[in-house]
Amino acid sequence: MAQYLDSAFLLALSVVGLVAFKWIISRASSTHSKLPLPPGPKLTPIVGNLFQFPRELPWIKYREWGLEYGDVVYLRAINRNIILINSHQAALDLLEHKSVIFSSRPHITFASDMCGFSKSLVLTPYNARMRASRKHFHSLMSPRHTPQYWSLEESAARRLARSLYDDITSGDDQGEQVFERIKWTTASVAVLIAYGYTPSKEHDPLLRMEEATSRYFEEATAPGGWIVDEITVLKYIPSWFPFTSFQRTAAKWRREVQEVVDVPFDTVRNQMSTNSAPPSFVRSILEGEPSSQTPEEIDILKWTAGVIFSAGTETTASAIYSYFLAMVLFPKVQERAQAELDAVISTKRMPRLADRQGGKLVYVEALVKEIMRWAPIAPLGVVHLSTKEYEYRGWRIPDESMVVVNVWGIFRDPSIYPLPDEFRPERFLTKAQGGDCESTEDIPLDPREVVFGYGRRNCPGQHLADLALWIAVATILSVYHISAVPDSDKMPSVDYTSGVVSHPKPFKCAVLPRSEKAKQLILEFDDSAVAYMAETPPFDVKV
Ligand code: HEM
Repeated sequence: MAQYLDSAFLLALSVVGLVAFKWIISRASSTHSKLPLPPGPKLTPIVGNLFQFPRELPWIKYREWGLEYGDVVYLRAINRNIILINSHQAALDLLEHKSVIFSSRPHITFASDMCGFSKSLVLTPYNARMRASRKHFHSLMSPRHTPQYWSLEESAARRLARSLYDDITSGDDQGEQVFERIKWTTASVAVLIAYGYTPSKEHDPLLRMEEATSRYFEEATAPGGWIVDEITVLKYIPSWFPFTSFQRTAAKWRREVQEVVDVPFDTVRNQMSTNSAPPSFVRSILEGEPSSQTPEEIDILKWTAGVIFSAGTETTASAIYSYFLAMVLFPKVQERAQAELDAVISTKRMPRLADRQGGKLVYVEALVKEIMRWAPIAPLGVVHLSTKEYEYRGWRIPDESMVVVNVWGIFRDPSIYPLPDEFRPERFLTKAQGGDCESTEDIPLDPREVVFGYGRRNCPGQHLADLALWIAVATILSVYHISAVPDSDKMPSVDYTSGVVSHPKPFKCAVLPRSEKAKQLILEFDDSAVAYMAETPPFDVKV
């Protein structure tokens, strides 16, 4: 026991010593210019602002700092420089117009080196691997290509409508399963697109593995979650040493993550060798590439396909779940959107993505924008890293600064979005369209220009995400009435989780078919009719 305590004490002492040493060395070796840093809260010696970062809903505090110090705030956590941005203009100036400097990602020792997530595009630094991976995305997910996902997304939305109905008939009258059903829908779309794989409804083995590894990613990248991220030498301590369970965790996660990347990819390759591979992202890319790909090229493609699930599932699901919450809280919005759909499409059929092309569903369009604004899925985006010192408005932005955009804060700016806490699609419509703005020039910034990030690292799945959200919203609107649970004395509150991807905490709601006809439409969905990606985009598509 005494020996054990000695080891623990020695480890703790080394940690403190190393933090202080790192801080002194970084101060002594800095060669920066004389310009001042941007303003920010007072720094404590050595730790900087480390203990001022809130764990829960940090974007609220970040907005307060923005109001107090300005839209560009300097913070420090030990020897890490952090630039906090609270305006769209500053985000554009740095991340978009100076993207050559601001497009890398921070290196997170535990997640990147130990768990192997550095191969995932989200964490890849700005390098050739990142460019190759984004090129794959671009070749299949740019606006020109997304129509090939229309039929797949339409069936996914109808399948969601059907599964909600099955839940209601089996006794779920408080919407207990809604979020699970939405997550299953976006997860099944991700593996269908990536690998042409159709998951089974309950406990699908691939979906379970994918979900587990996405959870690992979230935990591995949680700020302040792993001491080894501050004291990188700890990664060399052998796993039998006391307090090094993180070594065993990392080894387990690394193994499972590699498996989830390898297995479905190898399956597609095997299917291709017997001409039995359904259309998929992996198949399309492999068909378009020379057969003599290098192991590195294969590895990039594998991880690119893998990131479709980890980056695309929870995000889209969270946006759809926010829509359910908004409909409970703002019933007039639902009424108006349904009236528009009924008038433009009729109640005789479900909406299709082609209906969006006519430009007549202006209120539904505004509703989708308002969902993105009111409850941004990634309230702080994904952190960028600068790779060179830069002068901005007379301040010094140090090399290797972590740059965080407070997306939530931008959306709560009343000078852009009056009464920002209100859920009000009318803010995106002109008076002639029954909205708030005098003319189209007065329509505020489209939230999609903010919510999907900036510059060379902006979300490569954004066009797919946008159409997935639109068709899910339009489909559910057309056949369901969502409301508070009858006789409940309490409305759900606007209560969100605090992770990189933020979603509403589970709430109760009543989801009921709007009419007998709506019920028929829901029941018409045939679960055995799997819609893969279309081999060729539909005709007459305007992009
Ligand atoms: C509503 C849903 C979604 C939202 C709000 C969202 C938002 C974001 C944001 C904020 C970023 C970081 C951008 C930056 O660093 O400036 C990002 C990156 C990324 N997103 Fe999305 N996303 C969504 C859906 C998707 C989907 C469906 C996919 C895949 C099909 C996807 C794939 C990715 C990937 C791979 C990255 C990393 C890009 C890089 O680091 O270069 N996302 N997303």
